[in-house]
Amino acid sequence: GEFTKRAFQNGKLDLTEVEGLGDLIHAETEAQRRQALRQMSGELGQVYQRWSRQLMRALAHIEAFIDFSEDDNVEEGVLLAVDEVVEKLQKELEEHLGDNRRGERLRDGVQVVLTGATNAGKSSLLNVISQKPTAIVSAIPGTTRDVVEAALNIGGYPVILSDTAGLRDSEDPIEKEGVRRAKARVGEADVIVAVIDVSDGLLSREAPLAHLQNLFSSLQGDGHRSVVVALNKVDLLSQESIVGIKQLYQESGLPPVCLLSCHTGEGIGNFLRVLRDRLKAICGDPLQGAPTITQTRHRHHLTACHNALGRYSGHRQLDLVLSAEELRIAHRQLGAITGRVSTEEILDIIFSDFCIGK
Ligand SMILES: Nc1nc2c(ncn2[C@@H]2O[C@H](COP(=O)(O)OP(=O)(O)OP(=O)(O)O)[C@@H](O)[C@H]2O)c(=O)[nH]1
Ligand SMILES: [Mg+2]
Repeated sequence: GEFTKRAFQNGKLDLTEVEGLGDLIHAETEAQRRQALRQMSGELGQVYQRWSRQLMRALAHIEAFIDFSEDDNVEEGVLLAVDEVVEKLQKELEEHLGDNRRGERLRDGVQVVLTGATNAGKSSLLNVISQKPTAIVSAIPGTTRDVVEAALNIGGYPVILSDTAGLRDSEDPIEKEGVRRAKARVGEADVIVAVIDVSDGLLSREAPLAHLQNLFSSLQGDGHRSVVVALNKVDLLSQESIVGIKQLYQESGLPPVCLLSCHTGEGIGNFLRVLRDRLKAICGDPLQGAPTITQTRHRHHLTACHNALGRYSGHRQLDLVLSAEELRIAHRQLGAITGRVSTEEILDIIFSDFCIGK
């Protein structure tokens, strides 16, 4: 339409001119990303501190029971209270760990990978979205060999958008290596964008839908990944063919595809909105709900903490000393995140919560 003509001048597409897109996408600065993360890790720190305090108290109470229960200073009820605390903590940790790595993705950027046959327009799409000629575009198939990355913010979500070598069999050792890297990158993707030249790769096929069906099932693989299909170069199609493709598609029951053109900008806005919705589904709303884990190292210690709490419950009825040891391990794992706690602090709790030696 009119806005596309305005937005696409001198062979360069200006997305800020496309309605609503100015706010949707911009290059992400390191400072902006750090700011958002600081806020999130501040809230997280408070959660971990609270857990650490609860665990420390539970540990102190168990030790008090072991050491002083014979003198009748510490009663059985203390142990039941500890059990309750541990159980609640286990549940909270499970919820926290089951966040689908949302926080880590927010920290490192969601991996969005462009893939497809040579000449489909992957590099063109990267350039349009990142608003600069990041990747070399040419009519020669097999232009891209290395993975080319752009750090972007799409709808508020940090994204690492990667352009990759076009997939085809090649005897050229450099292109072969490029294809290997492309496949490896697709394997790590959170969102795969399959780029297809609609004027060639799709319409010339006898059964375009079967082709797309195969594509979806081969890319989706483990089911965790999100696939977006971009049918590029619609500018080369007649209005009639476009309507035909849309119709064919709607009746197919396949996930929606985006018809677009890197040359005219048509459909790019819609594509970015579809992408944003996928990012939302993956990351959640970072400003709502419980704060999420932002570091893989934290996840490691939290998992170890959770495992130790599980072993606590296992030992609890059989061997109190062993179960106390598991609490100590659990607490130490949290300490690796929040900072260590001294033995004195545990003794402080024992002597302040019980009438021992008074
Ligand atoms: N008409 C038209 N041509 C396009 C469009 N997008 C890309 N092209 C052209 O298609 C050719 C290939 O584009 P590239 O972006 O280099 O394709 P690629 O998928 O990165 O190709 P490889 O790196 O070889 O895998 C170039 O000549 C582009 O100008 C489009 O939307 N419409
Ligand atoms: Mg390319």
